[in-house]
Amino acid sequence: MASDALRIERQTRDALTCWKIGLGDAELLVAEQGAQLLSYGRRGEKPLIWLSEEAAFQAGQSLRGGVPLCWPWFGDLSRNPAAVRDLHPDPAQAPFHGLVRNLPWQLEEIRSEDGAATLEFLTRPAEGLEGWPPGLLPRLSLRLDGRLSLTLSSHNAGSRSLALSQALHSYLPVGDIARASIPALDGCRYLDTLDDWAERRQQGPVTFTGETDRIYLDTPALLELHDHAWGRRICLEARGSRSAIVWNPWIDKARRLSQFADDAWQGMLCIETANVMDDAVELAPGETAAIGFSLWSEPL
Ligand SMILES: O=P(O)(O)OC[C@H]1O[C@H](O)[C@H](O)[C@@H](O)[C@@H]1O
Repeated sequence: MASDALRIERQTRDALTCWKIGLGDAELLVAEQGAQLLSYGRRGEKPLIWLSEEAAFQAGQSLRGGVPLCWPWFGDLSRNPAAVRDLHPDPAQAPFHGLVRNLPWQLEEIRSEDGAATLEFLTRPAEGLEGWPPGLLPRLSLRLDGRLSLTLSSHNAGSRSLALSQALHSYLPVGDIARASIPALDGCRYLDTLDDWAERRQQGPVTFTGETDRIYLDTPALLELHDHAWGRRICLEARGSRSAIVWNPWIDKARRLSQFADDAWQGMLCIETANVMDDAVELAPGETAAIGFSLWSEPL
């Protein structure tokens, strides 16, 4: 029988410091860099988070897989709403997916209470980092109980109102992308970034037959990824989010991606819990906003 004792192990993987946390039959691995969750699963079951077999544990470089944090803007800043573009003096030159996914974060605390373990990570702007609004502070909380929950909160300790976009860029494993679907997005509006950002409406479940890179809007809180090959559903329940990105690079883009095997597109996809486009966050001085998700699986 699994023990409920918390297991904590600090590991050095090439250039990165990581923490392996176990509780009962659940185990996660998180890198201090980027506060990036790298793996999560339960003993004897398929993983619930995908990490590339080519992931590089290098300083200053986000690992391919896990849950990179896109903050305080998602994707190409010049494609963000005007209030978010204002964060950076030259949006066209701003780093893709924001500023924090390859910064050092500090593990501030590990708590264990009521059968749950919680890790809190903080980071601060590096000197000379353009685009970081004065006084805006992110915090990532990871909670392990029967499920895994991530919460990214942003506190505006500055004196000006500001807007930000963000995403918890979750890479999820599937047995076979051709037999995976997301039924709950049926009827949602989306922007097809591969077709000049045309706005469309989803008809039926999302399925995958080619490169997919879409921003879904007005999304329901609970998205289930149906994996017919492995006979399970991965449940992703969002908090503080009404938008989601669904991404699979397919064959050609897979060849161009860093830290990504040519055939890896067949066994993964991203469902990113987000605040993007008209779901971007506005924060008055003194306000805190939080986005998060809980993740678990059930038989299909
Ligand atoms: O290669 P990265 O910078 O990690 O981005 C990986 C992917 O992230 C998101 O899902 C975007 O919608 C994609 O357009 C992008 O290709």
